[in-house]
Amino acid sequence: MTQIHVRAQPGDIAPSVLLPGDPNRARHIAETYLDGAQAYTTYRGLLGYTGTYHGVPVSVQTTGMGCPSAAIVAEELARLGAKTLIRVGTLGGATPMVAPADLVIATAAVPNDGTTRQLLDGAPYAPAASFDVVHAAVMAARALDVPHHVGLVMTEDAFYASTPTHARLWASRGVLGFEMEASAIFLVAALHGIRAGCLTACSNDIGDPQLVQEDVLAGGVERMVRVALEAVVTLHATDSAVPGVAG
Ligand SMILES: O=P(O)(O)O[C@H]1O[C@H](CO)[C@@H](O)[C@H]1O
Ligand SMILES: O=c1cc[nH]c(=O)[nH]1
Repeated sequence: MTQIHVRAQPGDIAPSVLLPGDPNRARHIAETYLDGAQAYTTYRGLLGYTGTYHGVPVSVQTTGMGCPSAAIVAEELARLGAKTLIRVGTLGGATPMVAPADLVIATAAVPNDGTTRQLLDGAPYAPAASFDVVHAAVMAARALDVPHHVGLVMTEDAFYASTPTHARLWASRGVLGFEMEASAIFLVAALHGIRAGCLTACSNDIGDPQLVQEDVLAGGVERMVRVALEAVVTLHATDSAVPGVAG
């Protein structure tokens, strides 16, 4: 049965799905990296494609910006049979350690958003990436020689509320950068017993309206996408070796 927002049938979606916020990034990934990519939905601009990468079926599905939209998309992908959700996004650096276009592999997301609060009815919770996804991404980044940071991100709702002062405070608590979807994706995946991860490229410093130079950011996005796709290949190979585990 098709879903209300991700207008697709269960067989349209690959077990592994990359999740960019931006529909143009989804189209770019499908056209640049996937063989035989077919669009399965354009509804509401939430562009979704399925193809293969090195023979492994992969979908790429736009989430839109923010947890409300990302939670809808993650929920509907889980209902459509997705088993691994990997966000491929951008983030604002919270610390000078994270340089323009740097890759950040999230281990967990501080849930400073209203969507997870509602889903959890206010209960304390730690939305975390799946160990398998973090491990596969770190291994892929090392193999591709892509410099990377591994650690906490913060997921927020109000892009323009955050200031350099907030960034310094959260950096002192170990947060590498702020973004807007990871906590909801991690929680929805956990509620469905499926895997999730989040890779981001640094697009700016928190509270600084200056965007990283376009060609520099584009390079960071390409490196992030290649790492994510190689992680999918590794996870698929591992799953195929274990009877009864779908990848
Ligand atoms: O580049 P994407 O994946 O959209 O991610 C980041 O960019 C948007 C804000 O500019 C938010 O969606 C945030 O999470
Ligand atoms: O949420 C986000 C994403 C990118 N840059 C930011 O400053 N915040």
